[in-house]
Amino acid sequence: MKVGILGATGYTGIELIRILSKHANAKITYLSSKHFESQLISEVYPGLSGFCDKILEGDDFKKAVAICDVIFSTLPHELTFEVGKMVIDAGKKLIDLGPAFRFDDFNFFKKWYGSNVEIEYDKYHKVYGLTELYREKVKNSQIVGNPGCYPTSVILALAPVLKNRVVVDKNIIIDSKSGVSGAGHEPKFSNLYSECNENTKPYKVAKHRHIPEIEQELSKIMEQDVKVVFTPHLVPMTRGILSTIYCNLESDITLEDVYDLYQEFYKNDYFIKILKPGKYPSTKSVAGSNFCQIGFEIDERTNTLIIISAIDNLMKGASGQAVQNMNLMFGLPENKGLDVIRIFP
Ligand SMILES: NC(=O)C1=CN([C@@H]2O[C@H](COP(=O)(O)OP(=O)(O)OC[C@H]3O[C@@H](n4cnc5c(N)ncnc54)[C@H](OP(=O)(O)O)[C@@H]3O)[C@@H](O)[C@H]2O)C=CC1
Ligand SMILES: CC(=O)N[C@@H](CCC(=O)OP(=O)(O)O)C(=O)O
Repeated sequence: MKVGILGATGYTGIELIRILSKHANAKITYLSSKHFESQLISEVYPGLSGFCDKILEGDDFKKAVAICDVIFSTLPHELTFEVGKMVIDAGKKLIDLGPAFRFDDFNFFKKWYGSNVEIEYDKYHKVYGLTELYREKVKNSQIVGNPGCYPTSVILALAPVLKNRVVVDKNIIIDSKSGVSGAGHEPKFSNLYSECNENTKPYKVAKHRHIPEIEQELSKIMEQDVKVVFTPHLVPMTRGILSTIYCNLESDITLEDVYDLYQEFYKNDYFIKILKPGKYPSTKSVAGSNFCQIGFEIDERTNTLIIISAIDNLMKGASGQAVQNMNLMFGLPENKGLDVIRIFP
């Protein structure tokens, strides 16, 4: 496949290049950047030298769509909508790493992302790209709205218990922690070393724009309205998301039952690793890989099920999952180019 990456120099763009430059079926054909136009990507990121030495072109998105089979967009949503239209007209494929195509209801998107864009949203035949839940739809889709990083960690962790209705309440408490690369490469005061190092800080408490995405998908899984209380935290690490989720459990369910239920739910999913009772995930245990680890515990005094999931935000939380989706869209094995072990230590 000829691949174009629009917004190639950001954190998710460079991660796409890292994966795709070693992918046997992909040929990186167009890379865009606003700030680094006309430079070699391997001059901007010397670590790519010998692997990807392409020139960064500007924002000739029409050309990108014309010469590529599949486009990955990491651009702001206004631009991605324009690219979406070009992709549809040209009969090509688009995988968007941003939020533009994740929502069923466009008004929800506009409200939470503060957007005034007016488009015919229903004309974009898109699928929510959480691969394990939408695999068959992804295979036949033209546009994939790749999920947000926090939603990936949360929805994968909750899907088995909501689908099987073993939790009794519909208000679920989620505490997530993210590494700083989750915020992208644009310099911001709050992401300076001296603000993040040796510091852990909550942000956008109960207001984060991933709340509607999480609720949309959990409500579909449970077939009723699910609400979440979501608190994200920035922690002093580069990559990784750890989500700890609390929900009330039906009585009489043991930890072994929960383990069996998760094993069964994800029995055909290469990238989901269910940990045996007593073992818990950590961000390092998935760093640099496309795996999601899920573990759990039951607090018997309160009958609370505590689910813990870990992903690498740039891999399963973004570019890894995007390539997983690309593989499916082109009839390739899902783990092609992604079958790597975490980095140690
Ligand atoms: N970081 C993460 O862990 C995750 C990110 N996402 C989402 O993916 C998307 C990309 O994230 P990330 O890679 O971290 O972001 P970055 O800020 O690191 O990169 C953004 C990229 O978009 C390009 N860009 C930005 N504005 C414009 C513009 N007006 N015209 C042309 N190009 C532009 C930049 O180009 P240049 O600077 O070269 O001009 C850069 O290559 C976002 O929507 C983000 O929310 C989703 C999941 C996880
Ligand atoms: C650590 C950090 O700042 N993370 C980002 C992740 C959001 C993101 O990726 O959001 P969209 O894909 O929906 O744009 C944040 O909380 O805004």
